[in-house]
Amino acid sequence: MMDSMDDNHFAMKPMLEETFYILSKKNTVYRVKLTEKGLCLQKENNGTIKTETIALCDIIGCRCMRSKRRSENNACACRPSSSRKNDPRVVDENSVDKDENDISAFLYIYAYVLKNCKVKSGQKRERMTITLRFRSFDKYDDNMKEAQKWRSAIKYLITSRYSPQISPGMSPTSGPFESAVIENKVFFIINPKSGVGKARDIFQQRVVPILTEADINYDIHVTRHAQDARNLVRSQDMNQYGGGLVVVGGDGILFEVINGLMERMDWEMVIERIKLGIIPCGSGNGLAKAISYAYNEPHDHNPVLISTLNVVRGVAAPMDLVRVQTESQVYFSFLSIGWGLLSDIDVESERLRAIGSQRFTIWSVARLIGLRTYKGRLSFVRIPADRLPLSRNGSSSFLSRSISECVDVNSSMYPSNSFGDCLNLETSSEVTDCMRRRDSFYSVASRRSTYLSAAGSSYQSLVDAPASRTPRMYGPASRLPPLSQPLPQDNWEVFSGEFVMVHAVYQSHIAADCLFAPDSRLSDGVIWLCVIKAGISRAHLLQFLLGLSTGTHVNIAQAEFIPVSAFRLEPLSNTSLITVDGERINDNSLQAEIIPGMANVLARRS
Ligand SMILES: Nc1ncnc2c1ncn2[C@@H]1O[C@H](COP(=O)(O)OP(=O)(O)OP(=O)(O)O)[C@@H](O)[C@H]1O
Repeated sequence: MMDSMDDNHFAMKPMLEETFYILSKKNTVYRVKLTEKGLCLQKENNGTIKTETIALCDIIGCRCMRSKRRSENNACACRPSSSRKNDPRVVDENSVDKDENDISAFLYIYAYVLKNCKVKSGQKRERMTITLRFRSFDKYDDNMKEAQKWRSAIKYLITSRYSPQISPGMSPTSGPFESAVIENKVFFIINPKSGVGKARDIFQQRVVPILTEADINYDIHVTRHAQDARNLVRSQDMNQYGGGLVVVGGDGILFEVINGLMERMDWEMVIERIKLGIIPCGSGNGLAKAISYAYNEPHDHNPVLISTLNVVRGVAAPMDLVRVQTESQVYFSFLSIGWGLLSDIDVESERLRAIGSQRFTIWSVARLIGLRTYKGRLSFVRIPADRLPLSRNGSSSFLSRSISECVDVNSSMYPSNSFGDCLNLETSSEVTDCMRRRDSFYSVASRRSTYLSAAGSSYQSLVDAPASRTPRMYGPASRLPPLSQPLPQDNWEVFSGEFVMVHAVYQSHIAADCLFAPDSRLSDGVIWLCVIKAGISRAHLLQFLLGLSTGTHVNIAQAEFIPVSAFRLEPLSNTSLITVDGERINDNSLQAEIIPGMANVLARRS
């Protein structure tokens, strides 16, 4: 089944060790060891020894079960099944359906391991279940004790890899915020209207089963209208959500959440301590892709899975925010600020929302045909090349104009495994089937504790949202002069004239299929300003737009990429649109400055 060798790992001092057998394979013995690196399986077959490892960082949880009583009704369900249904042979320890005559205890271990894709080159993550059946003892209680010992050790190893204060399912122990935290739940905010409107189904069908496997305790809120998430997080008690505040939707709903948090008086503590997450269900989904790109995770095959695994692992990585000052408001942005071509496409294609991310392609063609230019002034503080962080390949692709390719994910530990299969091992003689569990909002196994119904949810645009007094925005003070005052002359450069677009980006991706700033990292303190002035030919512009998916647009000479720490944009025409994180804002001028590593996002960070 697995052929990856890891003898060094097997030689590590094990925390637990046991020998298991597989009935169907005579003369095959598995010596299973649990070490700090993960689960080592040493297979001995007719004198041949193979050692395989399931890395701890790939294991998300485990669960003890016992045999289910067999009845005529469920007899047929005992056949092996590849569906995501509960294993019909086992039940929870306290179930009324348990088989009192079977003394075995089962431990199900859930892992999501890297696997090479057969069709496309690259990798993906696939679910793997390892079933250990304990029946060396004569009594069920003793076998269950043994299974529990393994479960506790695995759980301990999983949780100790996070920061102990803020990992899901664990109670924090020290510090001012931690002592206030009573529970480390995850709070999911679902936008049922994001993307093509499938967020709720995606959460129920693809996220909840993984949360259940990982034993994550969580609450849910389904938004009812635009600004609902923002209003909620502004006043919500966050002390219990040490596991994370996760949006199930697009970048727009995360923008609402971040800005809602910044409207809290305790913003500083909350933004520092709360881990933000995103399960991509929107149209653009730039941040989810940027997080995977930063940590070389194989995102495209299954973005929802990869992002959910980030949540259950519970590890946070710092992320830059940008403080945006307009004539009337302050915003905190994590992705981009746009003016001109790309913002027009983003906002105007909204009417094609029903067709998903294709709307951007269709509208790009339309805008290219009816190309517009806008008058304005752009001022910025350039970051000198010697102060730029090194790119992923050791240089700056923008400065050298070399194409930065996506870095391949690490080579697979299991190149020829058929994961998605299960490995069933036992201390004596029978083989069990895999357990592919499915859960729902209403499942008893689910640890969901609050479900705020979205009955009456309606689609409302920002302008239709219920009117309320504008709350005060807190956050770090600006280092820039007020927008109404002139900028200092010394370190500010100025471009004036006609522009096709200005797009300021601080993550690698502004949409899942748009590698806008290949060298950008989650927390590098750099805003990449892409400036295209009037005069560019349509052919070059087309080349630019086509290159966005791979990052080759950085080679178009007419598109300048400037690393900056702050900028001011003053459009001189009031017909132009400005977007912040893809959301349209109503003001005409703005200035922005980067605040390095201000927020924390859930990411697969080793
Ligand atoms: N229940 C709701 N009904 C209508 N609009 C909502 C609701 N909840 C949130 N919104 C608004 O929907 C907008 C879009 O949401 P979201 O970002 O989740 O999806 P998207 O725009 O499809 O994705 P992306 O931002 O990645 O392109 C947000 O501006 C948000 O304010």
